Amino acid sequence: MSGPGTEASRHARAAEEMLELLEELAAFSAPGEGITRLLYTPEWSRAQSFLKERMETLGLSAYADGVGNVFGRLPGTEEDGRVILTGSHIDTVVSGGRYDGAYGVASGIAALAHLRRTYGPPRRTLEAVSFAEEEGSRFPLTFWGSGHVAGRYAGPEAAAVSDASGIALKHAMEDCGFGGYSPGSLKRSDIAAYIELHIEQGITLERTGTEIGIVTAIAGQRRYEVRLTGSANHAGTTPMGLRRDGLAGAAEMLAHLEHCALEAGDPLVATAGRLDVKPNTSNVIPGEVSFSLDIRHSDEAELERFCAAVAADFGQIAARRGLGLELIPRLRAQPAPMDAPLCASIEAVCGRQGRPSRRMVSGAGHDAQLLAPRCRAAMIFVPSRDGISHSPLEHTPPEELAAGLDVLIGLLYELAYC
Ligand SMILES: NC(=O)N[C@H](N)C(=O)O
Ligand SMILES: [Zn+2]
Ligand SMILES: [Zn+2]
Repeated sequence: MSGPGTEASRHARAAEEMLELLEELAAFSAPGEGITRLLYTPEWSRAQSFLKERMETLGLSAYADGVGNVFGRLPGTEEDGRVILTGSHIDTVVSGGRYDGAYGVASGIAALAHLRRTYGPPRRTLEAVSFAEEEGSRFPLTFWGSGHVAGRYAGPEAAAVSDASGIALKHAMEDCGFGGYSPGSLKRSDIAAYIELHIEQGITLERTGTEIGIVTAIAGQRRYEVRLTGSANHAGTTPMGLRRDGLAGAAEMLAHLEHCALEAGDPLVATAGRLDVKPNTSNVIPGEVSFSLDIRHSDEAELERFCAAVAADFGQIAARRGLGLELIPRLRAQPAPMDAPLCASIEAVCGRQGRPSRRMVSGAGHDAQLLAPRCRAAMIFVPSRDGISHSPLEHTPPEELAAGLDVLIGLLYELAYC
């Protein structure tokens, strides 16, 4: 057998390239703890330009689309207009780690550079991608990169949402050189398969001593913004029975949410990660409160049922307290099964490379979730130390990162060269 699956040592240079890219990417961050690289900020922009240049240097033909997704193309000799795409996202959460997203981006580029160097042009066209945005960290929407490739965004979103300092997404785009934004033209119908390599962001692989996770499905997600309107008033002169306290209402809702989620049990999870209180002063009853809701389950019907019940209960709590309630949907991502034959191929590559693997469901959302309804999609996971992610403490040792890259190279070889 002469494919790369049997000779992981051949990939040593690719692993070095991937690790170097990760190191270099870590320098593109806003000041502060960990890595903060939010959509359309100067550090984001510099990181995408850097990747585009590096793709060119490594022999890929690089281009960016109208929202700032960056692609590096390795044309196939049997050009049939179809593309095998690999990569992940470049944006981070605030004070995130070095690996979430960046690992898949760096690995995709290093894998294609390795395949070109070792085997020449592929039979089928390969592309590496650095998606513009996945996390929803700056603007209240997510998957801004892969969502456009999947044809999920129609246009009005850019004018409708703003970041925490009131900058409209549309203006942030213009300032970053994406003024001619036309969402319809960004949808791709030429992608045959999408492969994403990512850190697990959980503790299963580490606990079970497994090198590689093969994702069988990605859990569905709903995100909402909950806005409560009460009445701001004097903390000393307003009797308890006459208050319309937005924060007390939010507290009751969140305690109820946790109770319902515990009762529903695994794999349902519900989180309110952001709370905004106005005027946020110790001697004023909070008149306006908003908080985020993030609810996930791998079964669409269960997810839908839970969200509907929570919305009804919040309505009752708000009415009893005389509070105005708005529940604004921010994300609706359905559970996404990964492509079964691709999962089997990854398993076979792991077997050939002698790497222990296991199948698993991803509780975290990924770009692969958006692409799965449009093409064959698969994900490869490597362990996260202590299961920590979305934190500066996020870590995976270099040899475990290199193992994931080996599997990615093995799979891409099979898909594009055989
Ligand atoms: N993999 C991730 O961290 N993805 C998402 N942003 C999420 O699950 O919230
Ligand atoms: Zn993330
Ligand atoms: Zn990620």
